[in-house]
Amino acid sequence: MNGQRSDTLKVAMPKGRIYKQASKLFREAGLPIPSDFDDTRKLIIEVPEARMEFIMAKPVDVPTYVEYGVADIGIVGKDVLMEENKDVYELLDLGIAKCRMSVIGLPDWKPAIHPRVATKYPNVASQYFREQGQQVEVIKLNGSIELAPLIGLADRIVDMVETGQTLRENGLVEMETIFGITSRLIANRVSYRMKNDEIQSLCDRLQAAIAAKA
Ligand SMILES: Nc1ncnc2c1ncn2[C@@H]1O[C@H](COP(=O)(O)OP(=O)(O)OP(=O)(O)O)[C@@H](O)[C@H]1O
Ligand SMILES: O=P(O)(O)OC[C@H]1O[C@H](OP(=O)(O)OP(=O)(O)O)[C@H](O)[C@@H]1O
Repeated sequence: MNGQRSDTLKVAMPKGRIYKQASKLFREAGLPIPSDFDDTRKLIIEVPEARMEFIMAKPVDVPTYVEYGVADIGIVGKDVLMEENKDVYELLDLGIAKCRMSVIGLPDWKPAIHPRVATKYPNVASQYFREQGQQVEVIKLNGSIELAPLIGLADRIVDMVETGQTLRENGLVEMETIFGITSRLIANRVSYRMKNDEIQSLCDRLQAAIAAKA
């Protein structure tokens, strides 16, 4: 098709905030990923020196590309893995793009009769409140989740916190941490068998780079 070697690994890479950290980690692992790709708008990037092809995906779509096998492996936040629940192998915690999933509200929050929770992560939120024995209506939003309690759409939100700046600037407080988040290396089940040498060698190199930073 495009004259690629069969041992080329197709990697679903999240565009945006994870990419720079992921490509830096790959370089630390000794893979020659040129830094001029850091700001590119190209969607398919061939890196023949590393025997890889990067598929630049929207972060939430990475597990879908990997599950369907159009990418052999991918890099994705634990938040997306928990929400999407796709049939993929989770191989390695890369330790990058660290943040946490939390329940957030206004400081004077009181239990509502019909509680509403806004989030980008409806499955994660529903499961969490079910486990807590709390009945809530979950409202799916796609961004700027912190707006919801400020304008009365929901009394709490489930969202990510990294530095806490968004919460501070909007007068919100973190009420509970649900789980910690880092980016993970995932693999397609068939690719993991068919390209085991290449994938295992990449895991070993990445693991060594992660250990060297610890
Ligand atoms: N504030 C943050 N700090 C650290 N990591 C974060 C933060 N927000 C998100 N992440 C991690 O980065 C991943 C991608 O987040 P990003 O905001 O770039 O995705 P997105 O909103 O889907 O992208 P897009 O801008 O294409 O809509 C998340 O799935 C999460 O794992
Ligand atoms: O604790 P902080 O360092 O402030 O980071 C947390 C913010 O980062 C993410 O938002 P993002 O930038 O992805 O914007 P979005 O919510 O509009 O998607 C997340 O949804 C929080 O709003």
